[in-house]
Amino acid sequence: MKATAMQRIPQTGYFTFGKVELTLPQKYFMNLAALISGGVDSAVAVHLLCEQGYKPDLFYIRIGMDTDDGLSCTAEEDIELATATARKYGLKLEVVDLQQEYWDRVVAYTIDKVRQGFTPNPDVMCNKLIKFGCFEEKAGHAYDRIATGHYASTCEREGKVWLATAKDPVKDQTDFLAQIDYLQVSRLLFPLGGLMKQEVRETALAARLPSARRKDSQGICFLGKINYNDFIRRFLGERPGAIVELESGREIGTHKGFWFHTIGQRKGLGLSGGPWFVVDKDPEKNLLFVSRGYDTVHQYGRKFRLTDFHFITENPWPEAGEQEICFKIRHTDQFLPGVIRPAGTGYEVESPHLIQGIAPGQFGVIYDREARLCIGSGEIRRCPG
Ligand SMILES: Nc1ncnc2c1ncn2[C@@H]1O[C@H](COP(=O)(O)OP(=O)(O)OP(=O)(O)O)[C@@H](O)[C@H]1O
Repeated sequence: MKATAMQRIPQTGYFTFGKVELTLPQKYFMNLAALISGGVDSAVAVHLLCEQGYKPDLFYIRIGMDTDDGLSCTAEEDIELATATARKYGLKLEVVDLQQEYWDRVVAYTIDKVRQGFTPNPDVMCNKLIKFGCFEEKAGHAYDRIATGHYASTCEREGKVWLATAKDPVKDQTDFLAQIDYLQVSRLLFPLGGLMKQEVRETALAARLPSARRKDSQGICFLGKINYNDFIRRFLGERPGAIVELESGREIGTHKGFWFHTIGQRKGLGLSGGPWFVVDKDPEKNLLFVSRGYDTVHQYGRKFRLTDFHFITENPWPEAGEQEICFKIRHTDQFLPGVIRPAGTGYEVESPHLIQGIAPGQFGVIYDREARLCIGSGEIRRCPG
């Protein structure tokens, strides 16, 4: 295996909506829906579609729970901005209520993973189950294509559609989309795939979009306005346990529940003489293992397993054996090089680089060697031994 430098997305060859030449009948009879959030990205996606002569129907999905305990996302401002965008372009806007579905599926998944000691990724599951799952059943099925403001693209290889990375490596969101299936990817349009974020902002300002000056949202929708620990506490309560130094086995403090802590976490441990990093957990014994030092070796690994691996389009590796790939283990702009090989009932990924903070439960997202195609993803597990 070659130890190449960290790779970024190559800057050519994007197959994005704006560059696809559709023939006139296709263009004018294509029945489009666009998912609009009230943020700047989806508004620019809608603007670009309208500039090209489309008249998409807009959908806002209500996700946060209407509770009186502060655990809800206030959607009213989003809906106001989405309505203003719809009005500007003379488009229909419908609000689709998927709150119950979100809580039954995505929140339930999140709590279940946290309880088991894993680090969940609700955004990945929201895309798979809600934005492209329940929405499809409720409204999306009536449309030829669904457009979103995700930074991603699609490309066609040998007659099949593949999820592909965006031009802007910092904004690329293919890792959040890595659990969608073939039907979903083949029906999606990503008008922003060939644009840098700066260009999107400039387009929004030039077009005087109502959301042009709005700040970017920060992932996990239902947690947007609430504190993560409060959310976890509500479902799992507190369960005090020991914080143990990994190297010495010495008890050096207490925590209020292992579920409040994530592998790789440095802040919020309440320990003196640090820096201390969370490097492991034992959910059964309710122990949190930490290691000291900015560069503690226990923060790093070179290998991990992937379980329940999901191929978006198809398995591109007809022969069993090792494949050169790029991968991500969290939302970052860096695509690490490595190899993937079958192991047990899943796969094992190995990198020539030291990988920081490998957190079981997160999705390991696999790309081709050029970090162009997003092949699929699986849940990270530690290698045995
Ligand atoms: N509540 C929602 N209703 C409908 N579509 C949504 C909603 N939230 C997100 N989306 C769609 O998913 C895309 C990605 O959303 P995400 O929140 O990850 O990114 P974002 O960069 O903050 O997007 P935006 O600037 O459009 O809010 C949005 O551009 C939009 O198309």
